Amino acid sequence: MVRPTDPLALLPPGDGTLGRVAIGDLTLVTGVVLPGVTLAVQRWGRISEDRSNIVLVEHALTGDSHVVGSVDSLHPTPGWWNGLVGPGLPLDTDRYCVLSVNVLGGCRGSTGPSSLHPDGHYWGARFPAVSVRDMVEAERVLADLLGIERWAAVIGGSMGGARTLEWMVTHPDRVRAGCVLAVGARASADQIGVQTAQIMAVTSDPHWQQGGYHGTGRTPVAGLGIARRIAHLSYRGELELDERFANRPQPGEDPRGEDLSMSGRFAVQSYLDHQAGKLVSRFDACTYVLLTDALNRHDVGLGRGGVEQALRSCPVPCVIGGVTTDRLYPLRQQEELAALLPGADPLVVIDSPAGHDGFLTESDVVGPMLARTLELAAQGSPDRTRGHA
Ligand SMILES: CC(=O)SCCNC(=O)CCNC(=O)[C@H](O)C(C)(C)COP(=O)(O)OP(=O)(O)OC[C@H]1O[C@@H](n2cnc3c(N)ncnc32)[C@H](O)[C@@H]1OP(=O)(O)O
Ligand SMILES: N[C@@H](CCO)C(=O)O
Repeated sequence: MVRPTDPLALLPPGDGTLGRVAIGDLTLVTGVVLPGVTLAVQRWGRISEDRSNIVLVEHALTGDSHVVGSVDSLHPTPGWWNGLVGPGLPLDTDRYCVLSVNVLGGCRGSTGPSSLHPDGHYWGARFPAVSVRDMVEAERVLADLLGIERWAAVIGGSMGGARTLEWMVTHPDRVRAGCVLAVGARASADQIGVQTAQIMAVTSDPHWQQGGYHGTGRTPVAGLGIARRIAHLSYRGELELDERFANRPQPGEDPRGEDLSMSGRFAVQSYLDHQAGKLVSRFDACTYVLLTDALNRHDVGLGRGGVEQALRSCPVPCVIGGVTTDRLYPLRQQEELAALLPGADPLVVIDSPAGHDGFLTESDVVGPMLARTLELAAQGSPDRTRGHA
C-alpha cells in the first residue's frame, strides 16, 4: 500500500499518466542555482514495497517521457519504445516499474527554456547552460525525494545513453545494472561539428531574437527545420537512404528537369521536409539548442582523470550496444565502452541499415538486450519484485 505520507504518492499512477514532480532549487555544476525545478514523470507498472524494482529509462535528444505512447495525455505521442515496455514484454511491467523523466531543460513538461522564469516571462535563452551531469543530478534529487535508493536498472540510447553512463559512473552504488546504446564516452570532433552547425542554423534564424522569441508569435521554425534535416541525416544510414530514395524525384515533382519544369523536390528532400515539419510542430527551438550544447560537452571523463580512468572505475554490470551503420555515434565508441567498463558484457552489435536510429527501430535486438540487463540486475539480488505497493 502506498501510505498517504509516502513520497511515492508524488508520482503519477502506474498507467503512464503524465505527472509533474517539484524537486526544488537545483545547483548546477557551474554553481548557478536553477530555482523551482519541476520534472515531468511517467511510469508503467507497480512499485514493490522496498522500491527495488524500478527501472529508469532515459530518452534521447528530442524524445520525452513517453516511452510508451498515449493518446489521452497532455501531449499525445506514439511513444518511442512501444513493444518493449509492458506486461510480458522485455521491460516486463508485471514485475518491474518503468519510470521515465523528461530531461532537465526539456520542453515536454520539465523545467526548461520554454518554462516561465520566476519573473513571469519565459526563460528562453536566459536558461543557464546545463550538462549531462546536471540532468542526472536532477534525477538523483528526484530519486532521493521519492525514497528510491537504487534503480534496478538505468537504460538509454543516444542522449539517454549519455545520461545512463553518467548515472553509472557518478552513482555506481545506485544502479544495479545499466544498458547503454548508441553513444560514446565523450563527444567526438565530428559530433561537435555537426551539432554546432545545427545550433547555428537555429540561432541564425531572424526569428530567434537572441533566444527571446517565446510569446512573440515569431519562432525560428526555419532554423529548427534546417537543424533537424542535418540531424536526421546523421541519424540514418547512408546506404539505407540511397536505397530508399536514390536521386528519384518526389512523385509529381520534377527536380531533375525531365519535363523541363525543373521544379520540385527529390524524394529525399521531401522526406527531410516531413521530418523537419514533424519536429518543428512538437519541439522548442531554444530547448533544442540547450540540449544539443549539453551533448557537445558530454564527457564522462571530465574531472575524473579522463575517459579510461572514469570507465575503469565503474563496476556496474551492464550491456553496451551499437549499430553497424551509425555514422553519428560509430561503433568504435561502443567498442571503447565495452572494453573499458569492467562490468560490461561483450558488445552487442546491432546489424542494421537504419543508422543511429537503429536503437529505436531494431526492437528484435534491443528487446533481448533489455531482458539481459534485467537479468544482470537480478543477479545477486533477492527477487524483490513481489509485494507490490
Ligand atoms: C529515443 C527518443 O526518445 S527519440 C524520439 C523519437 N524520435 C523521433 O521522433 C525522431 C524522428 N523520427 C525518427 O527518428 C524515425 O522516424 C523513427 C526512428 C521514429 C522511426 O523510424 P522509421 O520507422 O524508420 O521511419 P522513417 O525514418 O522511415 O520515417 C517515416 C516517415 O517518413 C515519411 N516519408 C517517407 N518517405 C517520404 C517522402 N518521400 N516524403 C515525405 N515523407 C516521407 C513517412 O510517411 C513517415 O511519416 P510518419 O512518421 O509521419 O508516419
Ligand atoms: N531520433 C532521435 C535521435 C537522437 O538520438 C531523437 O530525435 O532524439
